[in-house]
Amino acid sequence: MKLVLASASPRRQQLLKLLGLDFQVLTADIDETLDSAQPLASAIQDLARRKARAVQEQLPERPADLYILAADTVVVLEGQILGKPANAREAEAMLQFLSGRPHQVMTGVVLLRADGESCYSDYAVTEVTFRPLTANEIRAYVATGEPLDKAGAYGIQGLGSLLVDRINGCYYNVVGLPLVKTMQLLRQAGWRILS
Ligand SMILES: Cc1cn([C@H]2C[C@H](O)[C@@H](COP(=O)(O)OP(=O)(O)OP(=O)(O)O)O2)c(=O)[nH]c1=O
Repeated sequence: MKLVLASASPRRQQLLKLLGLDFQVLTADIDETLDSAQPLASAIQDLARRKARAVQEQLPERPADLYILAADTVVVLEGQILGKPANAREAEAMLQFLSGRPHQVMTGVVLLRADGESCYSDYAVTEVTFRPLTANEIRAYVATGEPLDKAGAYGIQGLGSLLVDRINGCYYNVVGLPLVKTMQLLRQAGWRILS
């Protein structure tokens, strides 16, 4: 069994390493627009599937023992979906919006067999509550640059940890790859992990 991680996210690479598996990393540029006609849980799995398919198309060979793993993470508050901020101003607005109340972080994960014969997918939801943030804290955090490539404009694994009052659910999901869900997909495909 061989595995390809279809992701440019260094966080996803680090998290997948925690499972102790060998894998290669490949990336493909795709339009990351979510399909707003679908419920969000389906739309993020759909986008993860498109990431996996874009990498599948680049493969010179597509053997049945090769699988492609892809994921997509979004932050949701009051029905608003927060992806990655376009600039510092948008990052500040997102953090102001998230300040002092609970929001959801959702990740869709997909495991596609390279020959296209099977595709397993799932999603995870974690509730994260920020403490009330001051305008100064928000400005100073955005000035570090950390928020700019992250959904919801924060990284819980970095300085963003200082914004968080509590979390309920999978921590790794917030960082971009829910590890138990990922293990379950890999097991469905035949990987032996902790078994
Ligand atoms: C909320 C949160 C998000 N993030 C990151 C995880 C994802 O990398 C990113 C959300 O964007 P994604 O579009 O899910 O992923 P990506 O574009 O970084 O990588 P790729 O599509 O190539 O796999 O936000 C954190 O690192 N920490 C956090 O606390």
